[in-house]
Amino acid sequence: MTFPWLKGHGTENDFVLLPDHDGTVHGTLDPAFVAGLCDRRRGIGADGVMRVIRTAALGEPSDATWFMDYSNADGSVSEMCGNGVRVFALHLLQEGLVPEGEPIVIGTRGGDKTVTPHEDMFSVDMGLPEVRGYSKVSANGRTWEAQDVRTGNPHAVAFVDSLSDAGYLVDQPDFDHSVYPEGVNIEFVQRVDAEHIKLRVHERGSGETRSCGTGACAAVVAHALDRRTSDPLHCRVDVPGGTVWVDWGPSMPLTLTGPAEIVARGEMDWLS
Ligand SMILES: N[C@@H](CCC[C@H](N)C(=O)O)C(=O)O
Repeated sequence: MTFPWLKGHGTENDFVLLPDHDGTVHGTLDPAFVAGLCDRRRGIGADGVMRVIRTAALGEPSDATWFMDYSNADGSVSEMCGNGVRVFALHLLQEGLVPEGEPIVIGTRGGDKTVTPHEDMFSVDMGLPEVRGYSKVSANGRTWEAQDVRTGNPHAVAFVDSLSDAGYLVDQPDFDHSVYPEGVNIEFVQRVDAEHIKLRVHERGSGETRSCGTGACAAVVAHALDRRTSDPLHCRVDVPGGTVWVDWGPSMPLTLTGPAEIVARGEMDWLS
């Protein structure tokens, strides 16, 4: 069966997009098929797959016309992807599926997200974060305390003196499974100054990636709470694949701003 696909990224967090507007092309997305597409040796290679589907065709509880049906590289389903939702919005615009010059509402399993296009950037209203307690994360023989922050999906945010402290993140860092029975995205964060942080991330279901939008938001929340001031924060977040910006203050919704690109498109006959 031949079907259309596109490749895009946001700060090098990369995705295969599968247009399937009425859910008739892929039916129920098979996790093994997703994992094959995302494999960097035997597939196209990506951190995740976004099926572009009408909410009505998927039957998810959302008021949005379009739904970002997101899977990680291992085929597991995630609630939200902050970099992906910007790429998804760009795709809807480029295909004329939404009107230009207006905010775009996109359904996700982490709730409806409104994306506002600017000249060469997209801002996403990420909603209110949920701040929970602390647990421990470990990698390569070192252990850190990590703040539990939910930004549509689960995050453990650990502050490090240097991003190299976490070492090679080939294996899954250890975390408390009683706190995160559904798995967790783990951010290692280095403070630069009050309005600037850097991070590395090990994503649930995808391994170490070049960026994570929901992770950048979670890291800024943990950074802001530590400053013990209620002033709204406009924070620069450097990731291995580029830079995003996060705005947040206590009782304010998070805003994530960053770039989005579509870099390839084609028709595919998936043979394996
Ligand atoms: N890279 C994404 C997050 C993708 C989902 C995550 N791996 C999870 O399982 O929750 C982002 O930009 O937010």
